[in-house]
Amino acid sequence: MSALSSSSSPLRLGIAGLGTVGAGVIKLIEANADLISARAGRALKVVAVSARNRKQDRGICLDTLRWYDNAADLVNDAEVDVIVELIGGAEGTARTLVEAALKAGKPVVTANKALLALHGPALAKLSADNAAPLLFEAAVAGGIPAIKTVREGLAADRLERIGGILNGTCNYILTVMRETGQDFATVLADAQKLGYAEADPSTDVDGWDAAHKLAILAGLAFGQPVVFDSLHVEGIRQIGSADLDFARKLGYRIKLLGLASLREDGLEARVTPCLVREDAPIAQVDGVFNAVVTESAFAGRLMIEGRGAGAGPTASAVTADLIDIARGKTVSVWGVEHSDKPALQALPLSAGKGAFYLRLLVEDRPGVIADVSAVLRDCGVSLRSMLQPTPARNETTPHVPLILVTHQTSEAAMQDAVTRIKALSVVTASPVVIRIETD
Ligand SMILES: NC(=O)C1=CN([C@@H]2O[C@H](COP(=O)(O)OP(=O)(O)OC[C@H]3O[C@@H](n4cnc5c(N)ncnc54)[C@H](O)[C@@H]3O)[C@@H](O)[C@H]2O)C=CC1
Ligand SMILES: N[C@@H](CC=O)C(=O)O
Ligand code: NA
Repeated sequence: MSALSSSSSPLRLGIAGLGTVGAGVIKLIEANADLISARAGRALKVVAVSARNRKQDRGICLDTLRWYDNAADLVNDAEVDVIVELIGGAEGTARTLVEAALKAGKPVVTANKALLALHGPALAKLSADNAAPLLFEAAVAGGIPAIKTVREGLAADRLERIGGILNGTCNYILTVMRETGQDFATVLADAQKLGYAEADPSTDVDGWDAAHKLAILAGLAFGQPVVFDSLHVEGIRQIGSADLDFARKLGYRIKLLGLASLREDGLEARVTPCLVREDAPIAQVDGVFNAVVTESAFAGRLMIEGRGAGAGPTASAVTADLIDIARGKTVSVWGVEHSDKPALQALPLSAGKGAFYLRLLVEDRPGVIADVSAVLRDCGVSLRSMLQPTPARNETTPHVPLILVTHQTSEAAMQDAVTRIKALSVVTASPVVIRIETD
């Protein structure tokens, strides 16, 4: 009887990557050993590991574990039943390791969203062809059981829309900037210290990490993978404290949202900062918390919230997948058996509609508002409200902010209006444009 199907022998794990998540998994398995054995029907035992630096102090003892300098060698260890990939990155060692493990018929648990978003279809095929499970609950929204909710909890329903707050680092930055007025760089450095950010934090702040998660969620929700490069992706670098403040004055908060909807004419999928009404449930999701929202025909609207990053929540999700493997549970990657549907391409952003917040920096002289209003009128964009903060009495600045809020309009009309506004001589900096999420 193989170690995978034996109910009494421990499930032996080879862990690649001992950073925030890898070390977190080892600590959790040790702390909750009895509970895990009871729920899994057998113990989880880490037997081998690989990382860049063997000597680094991680607060865990590696003395009894086999060490591999080359993570891919974990696959050839006959006493490793399951590969746990916690290195990260869509290419390089992480990809080589996961592919080799699946080809060898070894189950894989990973937290690697970049890998799944970019190579999900090929990995799903390897998983199916070799009857090797590939589980990735930790890849989306950390400790929130988002994958299970969509793939299992909503298995009977037809999903129409999925998304939410999908990056803990960005939500932490926007929350702390709003609450304390600290600058972007300081708050990002804190998020890195807390273990929330990716190895290259531009993956977080430029929206790519949220996009990886959105692609995975949309693939699960709509039963077929999504062409990652077709997603529209914006990050939060352009959002200043001034925007958080103006948004508050207008009754909104700013969140980085990933949203995917399956419309009659195709898939709409984008990651963009959005103004959300301050009394909306998603506006209350602050700090490192994420929220995953689904809309489906029978279940209606559902929102689950929890910590989206950090050692504990992520280790919890990784270990829950390991328990599933120990129990012998099998699920297909996109939740659809024998599917060979082609990957879904997202519609261009210009095909959509939206309402918008615009922050302009303009010359402080008569006629400016008339010039800007004329452009909006010519582009067919209707203005809902305007905010022109009065400069402090002794301030002698020649440039002042002008905040505009539009009614619902077409993205194409808005793009045209922004290009023309930018070209006006009275507008002295590139406009900041933020979508307003009305649902
Ligand atoms: N930190 C978090 O809150 C979350 C992280 N994730 C994902 O989990 C994975 C790991 O993330 P973290 O633990 O935060 O990263 P980390 O940077 O803290 O740790 C990465 C580990 O991989 C090791 N490593 C790097 N290159 C290697 C190689 N070629 N061979 C062997 N080991 C190598 C490093 O030595 C380090 O131990 C990534 O895919 C990340 O996107 C997912 C959810 C949350
Ligand atoms: N860097 C990611 C980690 C979890 O996926 C985030 O901030 O959400
Ligand atoms: Na999760």
